[in-house]
Amino acid sequence: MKIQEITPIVLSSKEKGAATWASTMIVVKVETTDGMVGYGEAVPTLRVSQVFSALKQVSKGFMGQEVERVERNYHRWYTQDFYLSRSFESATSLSAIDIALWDLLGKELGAPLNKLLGGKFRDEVPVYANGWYKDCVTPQDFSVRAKEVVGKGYKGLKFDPFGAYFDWIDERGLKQAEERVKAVRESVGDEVEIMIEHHGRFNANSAISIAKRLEKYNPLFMEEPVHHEDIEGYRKYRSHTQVRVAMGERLIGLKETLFYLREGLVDILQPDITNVGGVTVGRKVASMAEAFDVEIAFHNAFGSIQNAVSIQLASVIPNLVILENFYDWFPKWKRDLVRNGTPVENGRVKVPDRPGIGVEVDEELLEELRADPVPLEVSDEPVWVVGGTWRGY
Ligand SMILES: O=C(O)[C@H](O)[C@@H](O)[C@H](O)[C@H](O)CO
Ligand SMILES: [Mg+2]
Repeated sequence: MKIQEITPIVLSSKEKGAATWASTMIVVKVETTDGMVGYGEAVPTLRVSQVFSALKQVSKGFMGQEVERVERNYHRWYTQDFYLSRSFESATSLSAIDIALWDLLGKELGAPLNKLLGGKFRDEVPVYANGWYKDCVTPQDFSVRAKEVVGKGYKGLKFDPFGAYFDWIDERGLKQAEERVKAVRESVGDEVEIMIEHHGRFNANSAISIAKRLEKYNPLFMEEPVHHEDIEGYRKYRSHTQVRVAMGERLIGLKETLFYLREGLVDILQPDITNVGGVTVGRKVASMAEAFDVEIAFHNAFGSIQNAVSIQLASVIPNLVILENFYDWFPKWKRDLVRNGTPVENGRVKVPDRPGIGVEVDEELLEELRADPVPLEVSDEPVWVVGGTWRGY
């Protein structure tokens, strides 16, 4: 089958969900000459309109190409993109189209993506909750909410306990972070995993002080403890701490990921299928990590198409540790957008066996939510934090 049409669609709703950027979703619809439809998703960062136009440009290189030749199509993009394959906008466009092509391939063959990728390693994917701590500020807020999440069956919770600290953290900030983490640990008990999200915001000295204060609460990992591009900071952090480092949500492509693995900067890799290069590159990155004895915890923070494809890929790789999940903290419209829900039961998601990525998109709702690609609103609270948590007490 040949690619006939690629349509980027921005979806937006007043119903925001856990974070500002959760109010928007960028869907890509790919149609073939024989009338089949596949879906992908791109990342709604602070560059919604730029990603939308990048998608229009990147799509041109895929027109008339055969759906079944995903590697060749990836190569074609790389050949044409020259400077821009490193750009976030182009990489997320490629990723979205690649996801839709795999979706189409599965639909054509009547097989779920997990079968096309070698079959399920596990029938259920373990997930951890993110987005659950909206408006939590005091240790008491965190403790009460954490108990509710565990009550729903979750066995892992990720959260950012650092309020509005950025770059440097002082004694007051360390104390507040520790009190929040302690409250969560005491509320969930010893058998639930907790994960500390730093959102890549600290310098190495601050991140090291944080690790020393928080390691006694036995976190599964410290996520992006220092600024993403701060390689020396990562090295320094590694040589002064004993905690496990997770990172990777902003990595693009196989070779950038290789650098972090080879330098030994990461214990648990968090590739994002919607920007690392889709299913094609995501699968390779997971195998490459396996060779380095590094586990995978796919970053999965955006929408329902990303969630569907992440569940499929997470089901086939041997080195998955846990998958991120916003499902219960999605705004309702994101759950409604796909007809086949993937509820979390006992901290796990059953892997669907429907063709392709396993979801049927509600086309009527898609049309209802369709919006112009406009810039996201910006306030003092950055878009990447869980809403209402950018403050101290
Ligand atoms: O690991 C993650 O999920 C990411 O760092 C982000 O995507 C934010 O945490 C999320 O969007 C909530 O604001
Ligand atoms: Mg993160």
